[in-house]
Amino acid sequence: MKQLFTNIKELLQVRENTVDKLSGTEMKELPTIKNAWLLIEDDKIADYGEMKSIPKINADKTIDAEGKIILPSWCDSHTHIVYAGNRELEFADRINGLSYEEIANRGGGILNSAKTLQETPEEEVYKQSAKRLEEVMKLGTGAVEIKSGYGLTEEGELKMLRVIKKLQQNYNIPIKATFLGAHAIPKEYKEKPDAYMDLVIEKILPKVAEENLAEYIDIFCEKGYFSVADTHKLLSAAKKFGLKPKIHVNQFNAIGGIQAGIEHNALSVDHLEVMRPEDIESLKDTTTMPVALPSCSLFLSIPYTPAREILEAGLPLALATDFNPGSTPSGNMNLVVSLACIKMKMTPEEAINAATINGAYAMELSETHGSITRGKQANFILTKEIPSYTFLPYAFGTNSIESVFINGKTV
Ligand SMILES: N=CN[C@@H](CCC(=O)O)C(=O)O
Ligand SMILES: [Zn+2]
Repeated sequence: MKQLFTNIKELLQVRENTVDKLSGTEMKELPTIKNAWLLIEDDKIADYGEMKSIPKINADKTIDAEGKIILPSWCDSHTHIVYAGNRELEFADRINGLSYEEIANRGGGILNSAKTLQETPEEEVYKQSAKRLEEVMKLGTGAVEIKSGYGLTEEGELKMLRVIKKLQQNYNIPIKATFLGAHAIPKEYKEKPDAYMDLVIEKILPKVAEENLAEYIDIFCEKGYFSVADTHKLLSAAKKFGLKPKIHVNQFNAIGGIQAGIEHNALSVDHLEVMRPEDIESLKDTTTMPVALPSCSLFLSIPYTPAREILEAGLPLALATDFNPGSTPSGNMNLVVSLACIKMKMTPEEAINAATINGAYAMELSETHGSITRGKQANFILTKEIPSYTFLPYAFGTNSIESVFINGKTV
């Protein structure tokens, strides 16, 4: 089926030849066509151009997009959408003065979500997670990564990954699965954390690989969670099963997680709220994508990833939500793009590049997603009538989206 969009006020992120990612000053440029048309055929972008030179097209459906903008859907490369229950009581505890760390030390935090996940039947976890996935699709997300990490037992981790697999089968959106067994040390392993690492590496990881449940490996490399030595050990073991690293580093402390990730050719290093000059330096001339999660900084009142320093060093940067019950109970990429502009001083062009093509790179999807390019998947956002694309991050509480197309179909 051919669908033609005409009179588009501005078509954003148009790239004749796709790029895999954008770095440094390249991110300042967002190529667009004003007063444009866009033709999609079934699930693919077929053609586009300026209205003044539109050819005769026999479309099955024509949509007049006068006053509206079209841009690629958001590529959210870091989420924990699969979980059970919520942690709003800890939210209240934090308002009353406890820190995220204090809550975790009392057995709350990730361990709290793990307990709930373990007690919740797989069907129910699926139901709750599917609802969140549908919500983010309506908010403009057209490709997403989802992690395990609230199981923390063989059964729990496999349950989460099977839920992700079911979402992959039932939803018309690319979903990348990541095994995050090393998310926190369960209570019963508190005195013998190495034994938990052994369980993850020797028992759970081979099962995950055998059942083909994940493409990526993750670890929370942080004081009080997992060390740099654990990170090396896990990433080396995962490599034997073909799992590439996408890891949590530098959220609260800079302990060398970035360097460990780079050594293992990590696809991405995520969080980066606390960055030393040597951390920025070591990302230069690598294929690793730095990923910032500004709605986590907002929710926890922790520093924002120093985007300007990263970009001024000539590095790329991607933006993602980190949607999870503890540090970021929001999967709204529109808010992420706004926060990147407001709090991280990224320009709208940089933020949109970071949330589309660079997000696609952080999921190995930049061949098929992240830009308006002939032959790519027809995944895009049609806005309401808005004055300019800068209005999107500027009007941070407004829903500017009229409809979202994933693989050529509205969600
Ligand atoms: N920091 C580690 N993991 C999650 C938070 C998990 C939680 O609090 O449940 C994050 O990316 O922020
Ligand atoms: Zn996370």
